[in-house]
Amino acid sequence: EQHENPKREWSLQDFEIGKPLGKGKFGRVYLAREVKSKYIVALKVIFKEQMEKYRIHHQLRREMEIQTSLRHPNILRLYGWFHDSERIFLILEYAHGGELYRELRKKSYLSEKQAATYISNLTQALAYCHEKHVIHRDIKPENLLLDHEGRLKIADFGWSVQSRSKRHTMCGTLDYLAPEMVQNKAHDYAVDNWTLGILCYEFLYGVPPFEAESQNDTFKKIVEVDLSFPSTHSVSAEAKDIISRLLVKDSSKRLSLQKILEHPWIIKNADPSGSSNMIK
Ligand SMILES: Cc1nn(C)cc1-c1nc2c(-c3cnn(Cc4ccccc4)c3)c(Cl)cnc2[nH]1
Repeated sequence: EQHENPKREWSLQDFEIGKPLGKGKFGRVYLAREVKSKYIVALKVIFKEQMEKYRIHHQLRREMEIQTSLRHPNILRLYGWFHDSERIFLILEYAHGGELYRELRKKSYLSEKQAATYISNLTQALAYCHEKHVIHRDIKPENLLLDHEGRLKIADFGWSVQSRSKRHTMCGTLDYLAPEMVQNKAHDYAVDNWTLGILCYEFLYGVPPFEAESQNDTFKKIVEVDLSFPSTHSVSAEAKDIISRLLVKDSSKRLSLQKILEHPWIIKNADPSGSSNMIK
């Protein structure tokens, strides 16, 4: 279809704009429909003066080039982009299921099957990124969307400058950062393995493991890896085992992406089709 042809020059006239879907620091995302093919997309609008102000245009260009080259069922597609005098428009895959986080909040916590399916999806997407030498995909819950089959989609564009600045300025969201990140040490892609541990815990308990009243307390709990499993509801020993093997201070000792996919908890609970259609 049209949207598969990346060479095509797009313009705003090619789209009918629908309701706003969400907003970030540099712009908003709208539901949109390509006029000729009636194909539904998400159109992300970034204001150039915002981009200049935060000096991110070369970073944005590089991230967009990377994102266009990524093809994976658990990574949201970037079909193309165009710009006018004051805005840049990204033509993105539309995830019909919306934010994974909304579902987590609605259910307070997920079943082990659902959590394991999402962790397996994320791990496969990260393994794909790492083998293409694309690291630090910045997997944070607000970047996780669901398609119409309940399949997880990483929706970030490595907006590392946005998320990094967001991370430093976002109130209270140290929760997903590895010790080496919060201590501003050199970090590599093993930070993503740590984040998978945080997300796994949060999917199963509804809250991140090091959540605390103040950022300072969270900081201390992260660097001390002060991990405990509440007995509010029963969680399997295998689930606790995989979390304990990911939330390890020494980044070289964290379970590798390959080992995650071979872990008994994943083998036993993850839905091989990748979509986690739970019985409604
Ligand atoms: C919300 C929502 N509810 N339902 C039913 C579907 C969606 C949906 N949202 C998206 C979205 C979407 C929206 N907002 N955001 C967050 C954002 C926005 C601007 C800058 C940075 C980050 C992503 C996308 Cl990209 C792609 N597909 C999406 N689908």
